Amino acid sequence: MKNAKFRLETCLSPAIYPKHADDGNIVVVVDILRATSAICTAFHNGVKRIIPVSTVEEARKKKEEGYIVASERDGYVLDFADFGNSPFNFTAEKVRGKEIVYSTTNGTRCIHMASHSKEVVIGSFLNLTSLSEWLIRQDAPVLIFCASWKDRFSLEDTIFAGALAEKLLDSGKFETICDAVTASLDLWTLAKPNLNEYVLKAAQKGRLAEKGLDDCIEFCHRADFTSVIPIYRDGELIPVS
Ligand SMILES: O=C(O)[C@H](CS(=O)(=O)O)OP(=O)(O)O
Repeated sequence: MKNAKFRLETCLSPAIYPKHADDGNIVVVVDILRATSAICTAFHNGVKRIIPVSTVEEARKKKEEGYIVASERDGYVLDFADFGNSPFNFTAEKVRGKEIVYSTTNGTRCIHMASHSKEVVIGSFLNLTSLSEWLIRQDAPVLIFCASWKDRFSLEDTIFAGALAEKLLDSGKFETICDAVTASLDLWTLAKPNLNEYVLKAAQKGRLAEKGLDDCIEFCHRADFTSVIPIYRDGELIPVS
């Protein structure tokens, strides 16, 4: 008998997440610029665990409790935080062996939104291949959840969704009847011959550049910088072992 295939969907904005939510999903949270790229970098550099919190108030309280806090809103580092959201902040010197509380404008709230799911994992170009191989081994439907920017469509997250969807569909283990997957694959096909040039079209590039925060854009689109797969368990991100 032919093996059953698993459902693959992409959610293009947190605003429509309830339409895709299913407790049986493995959800891949994607926020290429910059939260999920920063999380993957932190685990690559040996962070012990990351505690994502949704609100500024929660982050402030954790700082008062003595935690190291990485946090921003609209790209600006919060006044009580130790550092912000650039992947370049999460150096081995700063994070190895540490527990870090983390709160960002878009990415961290999506981790909480998806926490009812079978699993929540963190995706970025930085861990693309290892993440796809892990998802192929899991035997569960996958939802690629684009954190986007303030509920709007985001080019860079959708392009990544296409890159990941291509690998999952090529494995033969997944099938899709989701137009967001098809659209993401088409965008990825358009972008991949010159990804770094294509993503310069992204609105988030302009927003980060205005604040002098665009130095990490090329890095955030570097495929397979690491093999770490951060997974959300009991309120914390830890590496898949
Ligand atoms: O810090 C970031 O890159 C963004 C802030 S904003 O989108 O520019 O307002 O947060 P993220 O949660 O990483 O999308």
